[in-house]
Amino acid sequence: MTILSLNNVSKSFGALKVSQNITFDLAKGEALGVIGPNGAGKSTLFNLVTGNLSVDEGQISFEGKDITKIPPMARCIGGIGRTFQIPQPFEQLTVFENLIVSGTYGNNVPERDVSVECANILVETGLIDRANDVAGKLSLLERKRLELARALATRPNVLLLDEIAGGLTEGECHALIATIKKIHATGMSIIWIEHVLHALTSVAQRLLVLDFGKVIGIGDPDAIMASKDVREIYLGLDV
Ligand SMILES: Nc1ncnc2c1ncn2[C@@H]1O[C@H](COP(=O)(O)OP(=O)(O)OP(=O)(O)O)[C@@H](O)[C@H]1O
Repeated sequence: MTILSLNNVSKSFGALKVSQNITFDLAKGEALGVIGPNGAGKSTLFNLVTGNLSVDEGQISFEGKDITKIPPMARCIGGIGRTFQIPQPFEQLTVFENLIVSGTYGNNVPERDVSVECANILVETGLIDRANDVAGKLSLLERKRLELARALATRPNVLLLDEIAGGLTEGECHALIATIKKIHATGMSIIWIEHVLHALTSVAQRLLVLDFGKVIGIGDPDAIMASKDVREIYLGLDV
């Protein structure tokens, strides 16, 4: 069953075509990895799905409904959760307070109804020991975990992860992968943009490759990584 569907989605900034006729389906419970060179349009793709950018042409459907014209807040409340490439917590609030904000505004429910769930998410994401520390004091790994926790607190049905493993040490990366695997195992549908390929391929069931705003490949990760186009364009290898 399809949870998210993009049909010929295009976006330009002036003369720059950042998304060109992007078409793909995400199955419910699937983990789809997105790769491509810097500037290929990966984060733009997320911004189009979340509504932070409007599409020029094409349609986006979520859980069978056309959401192309729906504003970002409604998409978030409706079940599209995301993390940002550069974590954007409320630095002066505690970790727990950050989650309460996401849980309350991301679901449009009162604070009293989200606190237990937020505490559970802090356990799930390995942050419960930091619950009462201000976000501004967190390490990079903890900031990434908080970014993930904040997205989960909005009760997503599809989770968009934007380079969540970027900048982490090898050990930190493995710890984060374990958390993401657990979240995926609950049945969560995931699209994950990542340059750290071993992290991505340890979770993703399919890979989508973007280059100059176009989908140049989608499918089995091993087949995608072995393909001539990907080796030439993404990895820069002479094949
Ligand atoms: N709001 C904007 N206005 C104008 N150009 C933009 C805007 N947002 C992105 N771009 C341009 O669109 C192109 C795609 O950007 P995008 O951030 O989607 O790439 P990306 O694949 O996520 O790159 P990276 O891997 O470096 O994060 C880039 O050339 C970028 O400079």
